[in-house]
Amino acid sequence: MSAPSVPSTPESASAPSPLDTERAHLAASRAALRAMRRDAEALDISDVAATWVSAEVLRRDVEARIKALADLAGTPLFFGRLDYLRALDAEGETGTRFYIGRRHVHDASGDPMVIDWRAPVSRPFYRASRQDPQGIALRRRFGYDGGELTAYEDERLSDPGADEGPAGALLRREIERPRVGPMRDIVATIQPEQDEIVRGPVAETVCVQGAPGTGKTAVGLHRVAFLLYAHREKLARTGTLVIGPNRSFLRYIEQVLPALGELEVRQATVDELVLADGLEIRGTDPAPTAVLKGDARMARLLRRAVRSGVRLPEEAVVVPRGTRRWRVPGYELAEIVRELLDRDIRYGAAREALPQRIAHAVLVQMERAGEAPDDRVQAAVARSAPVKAAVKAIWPPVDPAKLVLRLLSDPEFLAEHAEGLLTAEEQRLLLWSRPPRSVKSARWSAADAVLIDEARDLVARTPSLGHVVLDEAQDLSPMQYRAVGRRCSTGSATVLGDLAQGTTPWATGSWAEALSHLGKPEAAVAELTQGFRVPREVIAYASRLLPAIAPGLAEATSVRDTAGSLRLRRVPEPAGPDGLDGPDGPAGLDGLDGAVVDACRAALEHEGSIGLIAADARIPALAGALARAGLAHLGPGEETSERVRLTLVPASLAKGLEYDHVVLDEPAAVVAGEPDERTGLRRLYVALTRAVSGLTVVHAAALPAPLAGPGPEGDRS
Ligand SMILES: Nc1ncnc2c1ncn2[C@@H]1O[C@H](COP(=O)(O)OP(=O)(O)OP(=O)(O)O)[C@@H](O)[C@H]1O
Repeated sequence: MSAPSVPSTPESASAPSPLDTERAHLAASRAALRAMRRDAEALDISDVAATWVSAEVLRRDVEARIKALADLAGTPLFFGRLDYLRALDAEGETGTRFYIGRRHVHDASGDPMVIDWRAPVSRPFYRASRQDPQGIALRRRFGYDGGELTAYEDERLSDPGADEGPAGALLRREIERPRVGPMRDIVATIQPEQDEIVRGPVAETVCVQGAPGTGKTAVGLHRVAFLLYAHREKLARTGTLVIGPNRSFLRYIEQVLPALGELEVRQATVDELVLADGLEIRGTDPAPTAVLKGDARMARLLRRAVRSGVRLPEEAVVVPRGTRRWRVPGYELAEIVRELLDRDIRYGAAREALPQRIAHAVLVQMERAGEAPDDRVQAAVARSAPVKAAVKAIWPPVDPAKLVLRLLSDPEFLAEHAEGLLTAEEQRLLLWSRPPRSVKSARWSAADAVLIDEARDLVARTPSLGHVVLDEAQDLSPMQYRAVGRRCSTGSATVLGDLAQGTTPWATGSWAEALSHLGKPEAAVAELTQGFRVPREVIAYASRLLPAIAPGLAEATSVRDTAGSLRLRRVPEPAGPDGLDGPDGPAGLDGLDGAVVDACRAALEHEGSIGLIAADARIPALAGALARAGLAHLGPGEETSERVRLTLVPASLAKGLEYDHVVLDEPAAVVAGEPDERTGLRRLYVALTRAVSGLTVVHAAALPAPLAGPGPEGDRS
């Protein structure tokens, strides 16, 4: 860094200090933004649009623009400045000095005051370095207090004499700001390896493996925002989607894109994505059944079953027209059907093509007989009763949900199509013990909904979106990857995940496998290793679990080196047989629960959000303990505020979330809450890696073996 964070005051009133100059630019930019908004509000579109519909579209565009031009209080209009060595006259911009912000602002004559962070001119702000200055003389970062510009920090990238400092204080301060409320954008501090993913080509699918807190979610969200900027027209037409693991996670991230001016990105869980036709998920599968239903072999089973209704015709179709009758013999019909089966088009598309093909065969005969039929005749023949009846017999309609219902209820039907695919034991796993009467009354599970979605796609192609971001992707089954893959079959995807955080029984073992199920086997896998969330001590402690849960993965580094960020607190073990506190366990509020409440109280003395994470089974007891202690708390996904900063989080919902300070209740119970030890340890790894500033582990039972060794300072076990 070659300039102080807060520059000295000017020597004379006549020479404004650099800080004053920058403040003046901020004030002028604000005024320009207000003027842009006034112009948008004053737009009269009544004479411009030709029709009611185009007027409506225009009105919506203008409204969106007015909204996007709001000067968000507390969000700086620009956060950086680039001085190019030579004046640019390309990429739509001219000049040498550019202020980088969340949106484009121009003055009355159209000259830019602030450049959108996504514009090509802004790129060196994220990517230029002393080794590769990219034509930049000076990169300046601004510091704000509230809306007030209070500091700046310079890097003279092309000046060989300038000092090489460590990461700047402003950058560190921005990264380390305590967390309250939902996730926020990182436009001011995107790091070069992250930026490479954010600005990747729209046609390319990329998969990002990264340890907890390396910014995968942040990168995915900024990537959609970037793609919408760079390819707005195409993506506005085709649509974009962000997929997250559950609703509380989606609520946590939902404000990032609107803050970046992007209001049109749909956000959904995989379950929500595959539900259609009024179906609801009301059932659950035992793990082995769910694993099997998520297996890619189910796609082959469904394909066979969907096509199994097709019958090769034996009889001719006879179509009367006027005084004549035209006959398409059985063997000719069979040829048409075989050809349609071989063409491998969707079942429904083939069904629509079949009457046209039969009509065409009739037309050929008519022509041979000297008639000159036109398209209207072909259409009429295709719609005629004998052709319709033949199509119904040969290629019956398929209702996807009914088909899946039959597969899961009718052992013979299942056996017929599972031949060579599933063992007898596997078939037994799939069958309902008490088959439901109808699609409506069935207690469909999440895995069933995916099967129905696959069957639906076999009948009619699922429309593809332009870009899909898939977060926490390690938890998807092969069938779920297929469901996501068909929603970006002609578009691209950003796949984000961490193999060490896979906590479903079907969690993926390798990205290559996951990407092939997604239908994007050619996608590159990038790795993020720099951690922005978890303090060094804490990530080192959590990483002791890595050899047991994901042996190939490296431990993340951390930008936070706060000493004393990890505290272990052991309370005397209760006398219960499992060593754990029950709701009325012997330890009561004086034992484990009391120690947990104390740890929450201590955490609340600091700034920021507090997450109390515990095994799902412990939640009712802890909710009671907090209530008795008079500590108000929220559920995950509910927005923390200055008034209520404590959230009680079941371990099963902790994934993807973060809190300034985390109190982790009884690790052994978190592990015991899962069906097997590896999944339990992975769940624990997730819980251990949610903290931004500090983690307090409170336990009565012995810690799981990898964590039991000598701990950090503050360990009183
Ligand atoms: N370049 C950055 N500058 C500032 N903060 C960052 C940066 N990258 C990530 N962060 C912050 O680090 C935290 C973790 O990021 P994020 O949740 O995206 O990580 P993740 O890899 O998805 O984690 P997990 O695997 O736990 O879900 C967030 O608060 C995010 O805003």
